[in-house]
Amino acid sequence: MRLPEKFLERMEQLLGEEYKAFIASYREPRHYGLRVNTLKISVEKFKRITPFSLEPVPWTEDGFYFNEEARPGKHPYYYAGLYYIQEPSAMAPAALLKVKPGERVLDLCAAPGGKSTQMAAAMAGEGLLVANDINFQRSRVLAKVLELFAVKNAVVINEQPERLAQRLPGYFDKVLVDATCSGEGMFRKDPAVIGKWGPSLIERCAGGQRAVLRAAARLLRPGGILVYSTCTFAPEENEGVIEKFLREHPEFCLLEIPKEYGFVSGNPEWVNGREELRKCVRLWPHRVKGEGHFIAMLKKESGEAENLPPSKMPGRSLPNKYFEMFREFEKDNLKVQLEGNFYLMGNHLYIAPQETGLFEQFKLLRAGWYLGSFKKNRFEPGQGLALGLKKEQVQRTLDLRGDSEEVIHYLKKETLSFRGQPGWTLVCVDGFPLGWGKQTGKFLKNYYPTAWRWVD
Ligand SMILES: C[S@@+](CC[C@H](N)C(=O)[O-])C[C@H]1O[C@@H](n2cnc3c(N)ncnc32)[C@H](O)[C@@H]1O
Repeated sequence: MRLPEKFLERMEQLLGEEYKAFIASYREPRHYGLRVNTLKISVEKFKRITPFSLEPVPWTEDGFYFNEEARPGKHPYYYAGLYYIQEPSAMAPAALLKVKPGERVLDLCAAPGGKSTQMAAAMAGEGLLVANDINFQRSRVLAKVLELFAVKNAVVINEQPERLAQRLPGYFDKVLVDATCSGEGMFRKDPAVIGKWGPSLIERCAGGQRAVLRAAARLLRPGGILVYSTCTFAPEENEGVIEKFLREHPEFCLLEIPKEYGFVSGNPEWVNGREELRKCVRLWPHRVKGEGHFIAMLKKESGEAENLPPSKMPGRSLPNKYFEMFREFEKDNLKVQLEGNFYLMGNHLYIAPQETGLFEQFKLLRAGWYLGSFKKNRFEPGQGLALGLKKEQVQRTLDLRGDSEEVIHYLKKETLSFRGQPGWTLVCVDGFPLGWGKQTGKFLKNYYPTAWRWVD
């Protein structure tokens, strides 16, 4: 890997004596991480059933290092949403934000969803998670990831932060801004980033980061907490952005992030900034087992509080005819009756968070738990329903072993020969749902989504 000369010069100037160790870290093997989805399985149980050899990531209880050869992205458990593959230092920002069940949480730059899934797991289905991204295609990936993770209390939107801030001032208890950056900490993970790097990119990114933070500041309630993170080393995008933010927003103060696990303090000298910037942290690749991050944690001490009408479920709730069709499907196929706010978007059915009505004014992609769609006069279950159910809640199931060939055939969307009772069948791996099949005669027709299927 050839790093840009200008980048090396800048880093040498910033790091002085530490530069040698920093550069040497690029010659070491990369660190790979996964985070257990505690919405589906406890960390303890995962440790018992995992085929991978794992070592804990110190800064988050659900995070683990794995060896490159393990390839957890090519295991059926990945398709069951039992874990998310995430660069280990990227697990730190959401861990520090410490979201709790019942809170209103906004992930403003959320795609593809690493930190959203981490926060959703911490919320354990209670409260509201708003996952937003400005890029439409990336927002769709975000929606898929949240579905795979069985997150039922999130709305996914594709909006400009400024518009959100105008409409929902003071609404959120916690906001995460994991901004687009020049990606200096991504050089090893994604060498394509190297070609795009340059001082003008750093400047452009810093401008974008400042704008997103301005909106985030308005969206947060007084007393609320904001975490800002990047995966770059450039001080202009880190201490520099926070210094300017604090100058423009005297209602905010920095909170001290403990300097543990090898995290070190931010550097005010690099931007002629205030001493307080030492409360931020830097994760350097030569000091922690990770590619590198910058994190600032801010508290809003005063400001405008939310003054919105109480959220209520909106007009797109379910007409009787559709409700009956769904109940009929449920009676024939499930062992439970699902309750909640049934919500129709086009012909797609959800159980949506109570607050969904507030988000209809934005580009809303997903609202809570996706159950399926109405086709002519019947209900067809969706992938979201499969992944959000438990095996015991479904009348007909086919449980395949994680090490079997059949499970791979299913994930490749092949028809399986299997003789079961006719009807919708939940296909599982070692008890964890993967998707739907439909039994007809000797065969199980495969309803695994084409776009999700296993490709060799
Ligand atoms: C570093 S990535 C986020 C990674 C994500 N937090 C995760 O953990 O998977 C930054 C994201 O910010 C989005 N973005 C860039 N500018 C934005 C803006 N003004 N408002 C909202 N999202 C933005 C990009 O499309 C990109 O998906």
